[in-house]
Amino acid sequence: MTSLTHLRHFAGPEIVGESFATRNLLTAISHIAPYSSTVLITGASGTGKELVARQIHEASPRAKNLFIPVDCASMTGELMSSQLFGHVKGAFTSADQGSLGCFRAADKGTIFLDEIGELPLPLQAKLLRVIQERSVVPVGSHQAIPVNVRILAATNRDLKREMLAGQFREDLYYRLCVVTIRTTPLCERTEDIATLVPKFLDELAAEGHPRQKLTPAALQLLQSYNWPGNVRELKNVLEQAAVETDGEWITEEVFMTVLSNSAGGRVELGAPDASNFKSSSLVDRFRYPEVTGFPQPAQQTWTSLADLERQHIVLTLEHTYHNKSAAARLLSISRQALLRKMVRLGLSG
Ligand SMILES: Nc1ncnc2c1ncn2[C@@H]1O[C@H](COP(=O)(O)OP(=O)(O)OP(=O)(O)O)[C@@H](O)[C@H]1O
Repeated sequence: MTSLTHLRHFAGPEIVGESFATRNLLTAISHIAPYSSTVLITGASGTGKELVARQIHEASPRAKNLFIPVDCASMTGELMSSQLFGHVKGAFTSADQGSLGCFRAADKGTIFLDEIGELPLPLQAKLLRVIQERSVVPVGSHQAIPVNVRILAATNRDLKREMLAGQFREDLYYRLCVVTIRTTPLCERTEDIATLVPKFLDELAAEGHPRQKLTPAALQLLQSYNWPGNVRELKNVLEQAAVETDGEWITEEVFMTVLSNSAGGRVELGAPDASNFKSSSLVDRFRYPEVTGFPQPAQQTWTSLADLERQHIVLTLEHTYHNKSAAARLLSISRQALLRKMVRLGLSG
């Protein structure tokens, strides 16, 4: 989470991952970084939206200037305008000095408006003016001061739905989503776990923790979990497992304990026993329960190729906001071929 006081030059972590989704994400970042376009980053909590914003800034010509993250969800009360747009001396009772505000502090750099969906409507109107006029009017002043700031925003809400419900200004919505980047939930890119784990273990070692590795079964277990808290949860679980482990190898038993604790289970450290998990919500969080020793379903059900193809096309269309040409490009087929498949699979109309 970000805060207004968190103003610093970036020297932080980089996006890692080998999955198709992550490679696409890195390509999108490198394409958009050189420009000053506004970018809306959408995706579930913990999927790396702030990291994407930092990386866009780092890869941009603005990198030598400030990246200022602003948590819109933590901004309440009358001070909000002043925090964003600054104030002049005497603007309100406690204003014995003027203040720049985040936008002017980020001049020639980047401002990252996290949780933009939380911004109250009156501030949405002011933000729209900043975007349109490229200037801010500090509280207590009538003078517009030009600013040269790139705006990146993020949300884990469905901003379009908020807009349709009248919670978010339509004009601001269209200004913000000039370019949209969507981060993918970790359970849809489990290949990344094999790259993320050593990176996080290296980070722990750099903090003075003994060097550790995962047994192959432990890695397999992590790859079969559905990670509702995404990469943030993976990082936390790994740290807890590392702390619980004395030797070099972190085992699947340790992860079972850590995961069952975080899922509200009641299992103590030790070998996983499927009977312990029967009533636990943990069992529902594994896609391949056989990896954990959970009871097996009596009959294996198979997904047909047509079902898989249908699901993949639906996901791709959702990803491209139903832009069929873009979806066809992602699927490496022609638009015509996509349309034919959609008819065959009952997806047209
Ligand atoms: N691909 C990745 N490679 C390395 N670290 C990652 C990656 N994705 C996320 N992380 C790490 O996971 C943690 C959560 O990421 P981040 O705060 O960017 O997520 P977020 O989507 O902005 O979350 P929220 O919506 O809750 O603010 C951070 O510690 C971040 O460094």
